[in-house]
Amino acid sequence: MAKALQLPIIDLASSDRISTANSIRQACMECGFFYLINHGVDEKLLKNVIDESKKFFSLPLEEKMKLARKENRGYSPLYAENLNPSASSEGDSKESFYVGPLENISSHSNLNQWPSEEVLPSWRSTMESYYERVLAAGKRLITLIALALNLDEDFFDKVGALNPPMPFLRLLHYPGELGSSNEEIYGASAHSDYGMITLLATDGVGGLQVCRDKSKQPLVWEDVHHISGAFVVNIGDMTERWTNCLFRSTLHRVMPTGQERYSMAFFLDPNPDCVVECLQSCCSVSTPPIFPPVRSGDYLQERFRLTYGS
Ligand SMILES: O=C(O)CCC(=O)C(=O)O
Ligand SMILES: [Fe+2]
Repeated sequence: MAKALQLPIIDLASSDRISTANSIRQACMECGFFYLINHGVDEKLLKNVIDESKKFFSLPLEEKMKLARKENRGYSPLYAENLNPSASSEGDSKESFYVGPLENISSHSNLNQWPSEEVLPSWRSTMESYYERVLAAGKRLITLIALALNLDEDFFDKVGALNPPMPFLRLLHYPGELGSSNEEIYGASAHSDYGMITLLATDGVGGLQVCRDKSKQPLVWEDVHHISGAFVVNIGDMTERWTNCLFRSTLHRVMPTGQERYSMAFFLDPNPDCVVECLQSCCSVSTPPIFPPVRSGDYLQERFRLTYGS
């Protein structure tokens, strides 16, 4: 069994914003992962989302395939996704369902797909209210991340990242069976997240692991334990690019444990037209920008293409 990681706990409701921002800075520099508590999404809603998610994934495959993923919205079956194509030719042992922005963004019309109300009557309203609540928490957290970088708290608004943002909610189901093939099958193979920040909730079943130093061989993986009601937040690659690797987008994966598992990952990503470029405060003559500026929409599209092979 891997060693358990002690992640810092950030209180989103704390009135001492400067001290909270300092704790976030330290957490993002050291590990890129932390727990978030008092985030305003109540446990009853979290439980409802897990229950509704279970109902969807329990439907017959042909029912789920009616909502097959298009434009990154809808259902993606077992083994359809490979987060680490260089390590394994098999896909990951998980099925997922994506919900994109609830409102139209620029030229994108609303492309979300929903199960029929006859089959799952309260499904859409539960997912929509969860989406709105996590988005509100995420936006509050982003103001603290700006403070943590010694920026104005509305910095990410001003650079166009949040007006409006491009968040995706992904419901995940790991069936939990341990594969019999020789090749190692992961729930989710090793990856970093692509966007700005991710807010993750789970049903409490373990399996999530973090590798704090991807340059050290062999890689050391540590378990992330569940704290009831808390989100696990991690920094994504775009924040790593903004901060010139000061804030770390850390490798993580989900190991099969033999137990079925449900989780919900909320990827709070910038508006597709936002240009992500190294912050002035994170570079100097001796530490020039590592990455060139990139339009968020182009970057995400390329990452999705590599993951799904489409
Ligand atoms: O299910 C989990 O615990 C993590 C999922 C994840 O890392 C992802 O979807 O990017
Ligand atoms: Fe992830």
